[in-house]
Amino acid sequence: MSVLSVRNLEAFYGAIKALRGVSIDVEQGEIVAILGANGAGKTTLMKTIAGLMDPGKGSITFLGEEIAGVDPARLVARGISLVPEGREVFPYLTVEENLRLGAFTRKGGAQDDLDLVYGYFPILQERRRQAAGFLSGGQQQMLAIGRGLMARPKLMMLDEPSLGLSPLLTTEIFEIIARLNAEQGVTMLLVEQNAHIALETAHKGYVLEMGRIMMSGPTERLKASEDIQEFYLGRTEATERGQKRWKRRKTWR
Ligand SMILES: Nc1ncnc2c1ncn2[C@@H]1O[C@H](COP(=O)(O)OP(=O)(O)OP(=O)(O)O)[C@@H](O)[C@H]1O
Repeated sequence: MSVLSVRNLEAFYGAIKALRGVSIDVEQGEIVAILGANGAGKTTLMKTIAGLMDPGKGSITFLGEEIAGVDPARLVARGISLVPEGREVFPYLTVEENLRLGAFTRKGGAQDDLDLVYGYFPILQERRRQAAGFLSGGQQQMLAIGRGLMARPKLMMLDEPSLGLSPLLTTEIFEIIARLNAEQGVTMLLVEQNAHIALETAHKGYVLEMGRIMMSGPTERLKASEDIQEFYLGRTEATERGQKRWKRRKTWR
């Protein structure tokens, strides 16, 4: 059974159709990456799955149950954790208070989870009594991921974990994402503009363009694709011919 199965999902901002029939599947234990340029609809997809936006049409099945339209707090309790773009930690609360908030849906057990988070992010333990607003960008990203983990998610969704981070920190964050997946078995759906690192880390990927999935498959296959190399990995010059080909193709294999 898929952890997450999205079928023909549409989402609107007023009259603007931001998702135009998106279908994706996330299996147990997978890291799945959604790639796409600015404005492709990546954040909209995450928000709609997390219950923060109403789906116009289509279905979202989580562990076999329909969740389209379910309240976001209920979805957290059922095992969906969203680490939002821009991190959104509570700046006046301490690091540890931010982490404990991540466990708000559960009674007890939070200390074990804190120990787990501190094991992956020792810097958060060092700074646990400091206000989160004083952390660097990378540390805030770690805190946001740690807070998401505190809910013991069955599916963790990460929106642009590399946003605003240096290449070195981005590598560090993605290494931890891969370890959490391998060691804790956390299933992950991540949105990322940095196609290099997303394709290195994920098992499977989807390319979203203008609200539609244009290409999908195992990351090994995506990396080998000429179009992905040309338009997302920047390995060759985007020739005029290439651009025309991109526009002409509606669906790819
Ligand atoms: N609040 C909003 N009101 C109106 N249109 C919006 C709003 N938010 C997003 N859009 C539009 O919806 C489309 C998808 O936006 P979305 O933020 O999901 O893209 P994205 O792929 O996440 O891009 P980015 O990488 O810039 O975050 C875009 O055309 C965008 O202009």
